[in-house]
Amino acid sequence: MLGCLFRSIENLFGSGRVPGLTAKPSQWPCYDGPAMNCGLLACGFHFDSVFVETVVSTLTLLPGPLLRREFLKASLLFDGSPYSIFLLPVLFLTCLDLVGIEARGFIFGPPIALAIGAKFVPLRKPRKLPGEVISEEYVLEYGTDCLQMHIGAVQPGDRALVVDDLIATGGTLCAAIKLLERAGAEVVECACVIELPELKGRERLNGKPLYILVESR
Ligand SMILES: O=P(O)(O)OC[C@H]1O[C@H](OP(=O)(O)OP(=O)(O)O)[C@H](O)[C@@H]1O
Ligand SMILES: Nc1ncnc2[nH]cnc12
Repeated sequence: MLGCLFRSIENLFGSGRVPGLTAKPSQWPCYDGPAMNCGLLACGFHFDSVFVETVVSTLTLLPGPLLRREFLKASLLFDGSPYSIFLLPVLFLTCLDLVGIEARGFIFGPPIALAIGAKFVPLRKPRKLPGEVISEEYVLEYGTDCLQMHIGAVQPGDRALVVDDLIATGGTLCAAIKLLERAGAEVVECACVIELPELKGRERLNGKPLYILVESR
């Protein structure tokens, strides 16, 4: 199932449109969501100038004015040499935290973090994390619970993507967003494998984008 969380560069650019790629496109994972559309640049492949042009020509497809502005700013670093595009992921991913929620967010979060080179931040249930933590209690369909995060796990101004397996009432993701915002991070997106839409959980996300892989029936 994890493979479905990624899509290949082939899908993104269209088959046969990546002549400079020296690795097989299918080996190049890319998270398909607004927070991550630059993650496709994170892997250590080599490019030629044709490929660089292909990437630049897709800039208008990137959603969100902020990302587009950052991308264009970063693209000034291009000098036409085969490896110049390597500078791009550094600009994006050093400021990105991939936040996973215990328990099943720990299945889906870390591989995505590894694939795009982002820092993984665990949000855990009470009394699991050693050291100093901040806590956020929340209400579930069946009772209450609490999420904790290490103090210092994220820095003020960090951009965070929150990953979990499921959104039902949205209480868990809402608590995760509150924790991260209390620590000064900006939650740019939430992503779950599945949503239970009848519970209207996305309405509790304060307008944050929510990426859902599959819909329940
Ligand atoms: O949208 P919500 O109503 O908050 O529900 C979603 C949460 O419920 C499940 O975890 P659960 O709280 O059952 O804990 P678990 O990970 O210990 O199974 C699921 O893995 C989500 O984290
Ligand atoms: N309604 C639900 N179904 C399955 N898993 C859940 N976790 C929280 N709510 C759930």
